[in-house]
Amino acid sequence: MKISIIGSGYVGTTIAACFAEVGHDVVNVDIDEDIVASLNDGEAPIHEPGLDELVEKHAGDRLRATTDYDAIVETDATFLALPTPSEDDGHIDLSIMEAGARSVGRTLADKDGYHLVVTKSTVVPTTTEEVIAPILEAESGLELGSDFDVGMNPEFLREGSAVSDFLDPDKVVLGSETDRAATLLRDVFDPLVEQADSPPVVETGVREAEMIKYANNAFLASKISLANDLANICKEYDIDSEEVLDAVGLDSRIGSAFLGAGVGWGGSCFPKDVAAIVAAARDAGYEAKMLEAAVEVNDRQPVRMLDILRDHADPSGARVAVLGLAFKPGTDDVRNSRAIPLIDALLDSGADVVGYDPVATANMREHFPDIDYADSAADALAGADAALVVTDWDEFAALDDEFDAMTDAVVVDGRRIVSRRDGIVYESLV
Ligand SMILES: NC(=O)c1ccc[n+]([C@@H]2O[C@H](COP(=O)([O-])OP(=O)(O)OC[C@H]3O[C@@H](n4cnc5c(N)ncnc54)[C@H](O)[C@@H]3O)[C@@H](O)[C@H]2O)c1
Ligand SMILES: O=c1ccn([C@@H]2O[C@H](COP(=O)(O)OP(=O)(O)O[C@H]3O[C@H](CO)[C@@H](O)[C@H](O)[C@H]3O)[C@@H](O)[C@H]2O)c(=O)[nH]1
Repeated sequence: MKISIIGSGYVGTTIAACFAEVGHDVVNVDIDEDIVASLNDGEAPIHEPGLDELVEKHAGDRLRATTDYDAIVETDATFLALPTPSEDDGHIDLSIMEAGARSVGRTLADKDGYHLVVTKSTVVPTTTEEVIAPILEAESGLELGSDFDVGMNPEFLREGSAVSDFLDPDKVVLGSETDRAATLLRDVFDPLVEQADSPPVVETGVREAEMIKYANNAFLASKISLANDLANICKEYDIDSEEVLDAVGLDSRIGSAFLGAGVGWGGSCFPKDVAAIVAAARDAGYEAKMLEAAVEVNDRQPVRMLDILRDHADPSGARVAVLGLAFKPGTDDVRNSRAIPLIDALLDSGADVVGYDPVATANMREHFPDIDYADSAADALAGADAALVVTDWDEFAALDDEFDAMTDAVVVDGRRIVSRRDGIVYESLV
């Protein structure tokens, strides 16, 4: 099949390369000329394990990129993989999706024959039918349900394992409102489902598909917050939270995934998506108390970490090493990293901050251009009065003699990853 994808970021590039891998002809449309050039040169514009190989293999053949929306006319279906950021009050900002839909609509005016437009981005329920579809109709002059249809196919891939998550998914969710759209969506995913050993395919309505994505992320984020709440209680009783949560996770009704207690969840998705569904629910007349509490617990974890630091050292004038700047290991992405509120608070307290991350330093430098950055954990620790461990990079588990070079070895561990205890003042957040 011929597929076009609007937006070539984390999601757009990954799904383009993977659709090409399962045999489709794919064209990526992006407004960023550098991204387009990179894809056409066979180079992935983002870092994801396995992505470079797929882009190199298919570029110039089943995968191409362009800034020209006209390319979608030749395709059977168009996936919108555009950003859906948060407004300041948490509401979803649909302006980029609306701009993309206007461009797609204007282009489809020139198409003879049926077309399917699929929302891949995470959007609050009713967006595809009540915002995207009317724009497409108005701009194209075509009629929804006869000339074209809309569909919704939420994406569950994680950064750092995007390719394997997409090619080997736990489930595929296909939202549509007409038989024709359902059939076309099925045709797009059939080759992938076949090679992935037939994961469950959920065929549902468009707004249900939109909601499944939020329910998924809200559930996972809340599961972590609940683990953090329980771990905080454990700490009050001097109980090992890891032992407790490991045991709890053995219950097959609960499961061990996403019970990792610590300084909380960040990234480009959980914070914005939980905020967006809470705001949308409130607009619809419902106060999502559990989700609000999940956010509150998450916001409190970095504050608790600094309280522990203050129990052992005065941050004012102290040199504090922040180990781990990425929002999770395996990525250079710092969006909503827990390191951000921690560094902000340290600077407010008058601390002299030195950050270290194996790959995310350049991105964090854009947020905090004026703090120091070290080239290694050892360099960050040398001469530091205290250290906060924020990201669970494996290399932090191997730190040992490096702590001896600290001026005062106070270590507050936000991810329970440091192994060394002797000769340092060590306290874990949970
Ligand atoms: N990043 C993830 O891990 C992930 C996983 C699942 C779902 N999602 C959702 O997928 C959507 C996309 O996220 P992302 O992380 O891929 O975004 P991104 O910021 O990485 O990429 C978006 C791309 O869209 C391009 N773009 C912007 N405006 C455009 C326009 N008018 N026309 C064409 N291209 C345009 C940008 O140049 C950029 O390359 C969001 O809704 C997000 O919530 C993301
Ligand atoms: O037990 C855990 C697991 C994760 N985290 C934190 O949770 C955040 C998110 O981690 P993860 O889910 O691995 O990363 P993302 O790439 O943000 O992926 C999430 O967000 C994507 C975008 O919506 C979804 O597609 C994925 O299914 C969903 O897992 C990170 O800060 C992690 O440190 C914990 O604190 N404890």
